[in-house]
Amino acid sequence: MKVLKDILYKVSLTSTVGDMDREVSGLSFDSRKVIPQSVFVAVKGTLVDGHSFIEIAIGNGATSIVCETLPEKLHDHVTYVQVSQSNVALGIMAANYFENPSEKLKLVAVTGTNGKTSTATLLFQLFVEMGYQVGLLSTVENKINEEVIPSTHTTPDAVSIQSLLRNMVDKGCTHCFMEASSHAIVQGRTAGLSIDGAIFTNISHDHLDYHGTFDEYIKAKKKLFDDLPKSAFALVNADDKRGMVMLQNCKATHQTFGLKYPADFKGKVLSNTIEGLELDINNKQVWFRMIGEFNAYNLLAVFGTAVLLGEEEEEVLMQLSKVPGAQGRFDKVTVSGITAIVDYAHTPDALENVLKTISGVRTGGEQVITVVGCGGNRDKTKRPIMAKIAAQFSEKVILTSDNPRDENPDEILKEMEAGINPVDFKKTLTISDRREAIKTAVVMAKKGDIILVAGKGHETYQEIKGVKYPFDDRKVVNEMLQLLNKE
Ligand SMILES: CC(=O)N[C@H]1[C@@H](OP(=O)(O)OP(=O)(O)OC[C@H]2O[C@@H](n3ccc(=O)[nH]c3=O)[C@H](O)[C@@H]2O)O[C@H](CO)[C@@H](O)[C@@H]1O[C@H](C)C(=O)N[C@@H](C)C(=O)N[C@H](CCC(=O)O)C(=O)O
Ligand SMILES: Nc1ncnc2c1ncn2[C@@H]1O[C@H](COP(=O)(O)OP(=O)(O)OP(=O)(O)O)[C@@H](O)[C@H]1O
Ligand SMILES: N[C@H](CCC[C@H](N)C(=O)O)C(=O)O
Ligand SMILES: [Mg+2]
Repeated sequence: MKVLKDILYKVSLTSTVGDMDREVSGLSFDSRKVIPQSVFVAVKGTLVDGHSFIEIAIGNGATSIVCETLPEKLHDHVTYVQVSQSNVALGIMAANYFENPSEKLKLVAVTGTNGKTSTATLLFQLFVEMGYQVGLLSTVENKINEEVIPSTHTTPDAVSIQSLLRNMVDKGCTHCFMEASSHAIVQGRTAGLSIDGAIFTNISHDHLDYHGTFDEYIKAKKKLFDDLPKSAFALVNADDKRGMVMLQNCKATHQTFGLKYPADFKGKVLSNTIEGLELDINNKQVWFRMIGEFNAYNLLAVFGTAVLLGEEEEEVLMQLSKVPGAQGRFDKVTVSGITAIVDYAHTPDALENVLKTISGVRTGGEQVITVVGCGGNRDKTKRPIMAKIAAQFSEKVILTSDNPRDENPDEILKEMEAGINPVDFKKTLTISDRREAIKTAVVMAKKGDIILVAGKGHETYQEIKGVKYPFDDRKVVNEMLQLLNKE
């Protein structure tokens, strides 16, 4: 059992009522998961206010309540702790509860609109290759060495992060690489972490539904850097104009990577083909299995991070050239001369990068057929832009459903269609059923053509009105290529 006042260490308290030496059996921010004698932290959410569940939490056995506003009715057997920001308090309390595991390993957090999973996964694979025991917190999966713990978010909630880190430390991990989403930073999921290094990949259009404006979105990312200690490093993309913004007022050691402007870790693309990338890094020519200039950025960020963590440059490059990268990112299969690429591009910038990469590796004559949709309950303003980009860089486009979630897929598709330039109408089809859309792309494809299925990458489901139905772009596209006798 832990003692309440110990898990409140470093939390700034506004007021307290009741016994602070109370023993606590658990920590929860969800009244439905409260266990007897535990602490319930009331967090103001986007849908509801956790303060309205305090009585239910007490009914379920909570004996300590952490909140921003004290309830009118106080129970004698309960301790109340008032704080100014309960989500930040939750992060710090979760760290204390699990005995600050992040202090016991090297923790690197990756933020940015695109490239977080790619970069964090490459770091994980590199450090495993170099013989370390390593942890990973990512959109695709959480890992403790070989063990896979399914992931529900890009960045888990604060209690899950700390519990996973504790597990990593107990299993001997010396390093952990994690994604820090802008939602997580704003919601305090990353509060309480002792971070040794943070990486900024890039920032472009996404999540304006949540952050409201692009400036607020930038601020969310910047907070990760503002909160870094002096002992950490901050490694930012020198070619992204917001890279330097991240470093303003950042106490950590400033470091940069890039391909264009002067940078501490500078690279040059020597060749970029459908098989991989050849880069010049510090006068060493190295071949990598990743495809596209955007991956050159990810590889440079990984190289820089490894060096900043004290690894030897040559060894890093040698091992990095072997690693496969994240699942569902430019996953390629060629059957009977037709190449199908499944990629997680779900933002305008990512889609443009992937399509430009495909254009760059074309040998002439082939058509590019793009199948793409946009998720429901997410930023609506990216929908017409993504459709426009798909049409601009493809010979044929099939607009389809992604994860409609609670929205009507046909409405999402109308919003996408609105972005299509009239001259591109004749090359555009709308087929709401994703399986049918992929099938149609395969039927249309001829030998030499390239099919891009974008937006869902590694996802193995399609989320419709709260239900996750099995759906895997990689399996469907393969199945269609076989079924339609294209093998
Ligand atoms: C919009 C958003 O980020 N929502 C996240 C947020 O939930 P919320 O603020 O909506 O919570 P809420 O439902 O309003 O509830 C408020 C509080 O009341 C509590 N509650 C609620 C009901 C009840 O009966 N009892 C109770 O105690 C809740 O536990 C919560 O503490 O906090 C929850 C706990 O951490 C998250 O699970 C939830 O993620 C939702 C499911 C989600 O879809 N999030 C996405 C947008 C997200 O976080 N994405 C980023 C990646 C984005 C990217 O970079 O591409 C991620 O890190 O995954
Ligand atoms: N450095 C990069 N710059 C721009 N685009 C990239 C970069 N790296 C990857 N991409 C593109 O973005 C897509 C998503 O990449 P990745 O999954 O690494 O991003 P993420 O930041 O983790 O996304 P999420 O916010 O969903 O967690 C890839 O499938 C690819 O199309
Ligand atoms: N992390 C991103 C994933 C988007 C993936 C796309 N397939 C969608 O469902 O919109 C988000 O939560 O916005
Ligand atoms: Mg990710």
